[in-house]
Amino acid sequence: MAEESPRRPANAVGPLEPEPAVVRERFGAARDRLVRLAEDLHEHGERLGLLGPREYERLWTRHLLNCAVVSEAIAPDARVADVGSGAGLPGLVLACVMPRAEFTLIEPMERRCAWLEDESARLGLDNVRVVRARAQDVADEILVDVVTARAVSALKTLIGWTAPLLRPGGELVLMKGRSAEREIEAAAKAIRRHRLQDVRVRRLGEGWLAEPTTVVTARVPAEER
Ligand SMILES: C[S@@+](CC[C@H](N)C(=O)[O-])C[C@H]1O[C@@H](n2cnc3c(N)ncnc32)[C@H](O)[C@@H]1O
Repeated sequence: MAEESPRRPANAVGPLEPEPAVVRERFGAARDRLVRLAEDLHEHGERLGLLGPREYERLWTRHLLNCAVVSEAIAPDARVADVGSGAGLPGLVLACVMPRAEFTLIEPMERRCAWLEDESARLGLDNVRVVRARAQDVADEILVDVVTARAVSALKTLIGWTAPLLRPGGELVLMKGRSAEREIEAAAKAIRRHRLQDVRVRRLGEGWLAEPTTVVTARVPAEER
């Protein structure tokens, strides 16, 4: 009789994906921090409700590298706000690979803010501050060059939460999936209301990432609003 294959309980955390060689090749200077972040997410992420139990088996390819490549779309010394950082995606990852940039991680959930603060300290990052808030409530306090976000809301809503955080001439770099073009169409009203310019879809990491990262980028006008 064939042996029954062992079954994992539905919520068991899978093994951590081995580190791909490309981490050293592309992000060598940040490698130690990225490896520590991967290990810490694997250790604490499920308990803290940061990522689903099956995500660790693809943590590098689906999450960490997918976020790290967004650095290609941001000036190295930019002031960046990451809205809805959650596990630190992309905010903590970008802070690791862009040590000259300054990051404000905006996250309303207390437990996630505690994780972001603790993990920034463990990683020795001095370019991160964490703000516990909803993005739409801190537009008067935060003014940055670039706003990032991943898996937070549909573009038509997200624009209203993120564009007011930008200085004149600043840029949105919003991580989106295959729906990016459709989301832009659906966001026509918000794009007009915030006078966004150069709205476009970019694919980052083509040729070396198994699944390139799609971002929607757009600028607010350079003159005072
Ligand atoms: C699905 S999670 C994504 C987290 C992370 N960006 C990622 O890709 O794994 C969405 C996050 O957005 C946060 N969030 C929801 N509404 C928000 C708002 N109005 N302003 C800022 N963050 C918000 C949630 O608390 C949550 O941590």
